[in-house]
Amino acid sequence: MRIRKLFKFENAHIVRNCSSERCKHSIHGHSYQIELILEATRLDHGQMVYDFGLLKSSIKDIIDSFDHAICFWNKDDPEYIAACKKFSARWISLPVSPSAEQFSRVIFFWAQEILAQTQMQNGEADVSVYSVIAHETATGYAQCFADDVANVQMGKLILEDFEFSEQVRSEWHDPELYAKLIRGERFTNPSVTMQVQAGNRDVE
Ligand SMILES: Nc1nc2c(c(=O)[nH]1)N=C([C@H](O)[C@H](O)COP(=O)(O)OP(=O)(O)OP(=O)(O)O)CN2
Repeated sequence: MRIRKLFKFENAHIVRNCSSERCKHSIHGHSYQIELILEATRLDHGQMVYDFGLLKSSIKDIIDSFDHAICFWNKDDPEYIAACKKFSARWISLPVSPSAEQFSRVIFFWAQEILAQTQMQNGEADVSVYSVIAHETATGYAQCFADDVANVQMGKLILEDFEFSEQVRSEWHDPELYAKLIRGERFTNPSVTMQVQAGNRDVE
C-alpha cells in the first residue's frame, strides 16, 4: 500500500555543466512540487500507512529548507559560493548539483534517514520511502527510487556533506534537527498531532 504527500517550495539555483544554456550560467528559480511516496505492507492502529499529520514535523521542515533559498553544489566556484552565502540568508550547500534528479535523490535520502531514526508511536510497522518525484516545472520532473539513492555513480549522499545556513536552521521547529540526525538520535513521533489551520500554503 502506498500514500503520497505533496510539498511545495520556491528555490533558486544554477545547474553547472548541463546542455541548457540558460540553466548553467544564470541564477534562476523554480516553483517545485515534491511528491513523497511512502509504502508499507502493514497498517498502523489508525489503519493508515503513515498519518499525513506526522509528515508535517521533521520531514516537512527539512524539505521546507529549500523554500526561498538558494542552493549550490559545494564543488562550484568558491567565489560564487561566497556570494550566495553573502547575499542570501537562506542557502543550502549540496554535495551534488541541484538538478531535478538530485533534488529527488536528496529528499528521498533525508526522508529515509528521518524515518529510520523515528520512534513510531502508533503501530507503524515497516513504513519506508518508495519514491520521490521532484517537479521542477509544469512540464518536467525527475523520479527517484531507492536504487538511485544508493547509486554512487550519481553522487554519494552522506548526511555530513550537507550544510544549511543559520537562517534555515533557525526556522526549523527544532534548530538541532540536522545535528540530531547526524548524531543518530531518535526522533519520537507525537502520539497526537494537531491539525494545521486551513490556508497553510506549504503542505497539502
Ligand atoms: N533532466 C533535466 N533537464 C533539465 C533540468 C533538470 O533539472 N533535469 N533543469 C533545467 C533547468 O533548470 C530549466 O530551467 C528547466 O528546463 P525546461 O524544462 O527546459 O524549462 P522550460 O520552462 O523552458 O520548459 P517548457 O517546457 O518550455 O515550459 C533544464 N533541463
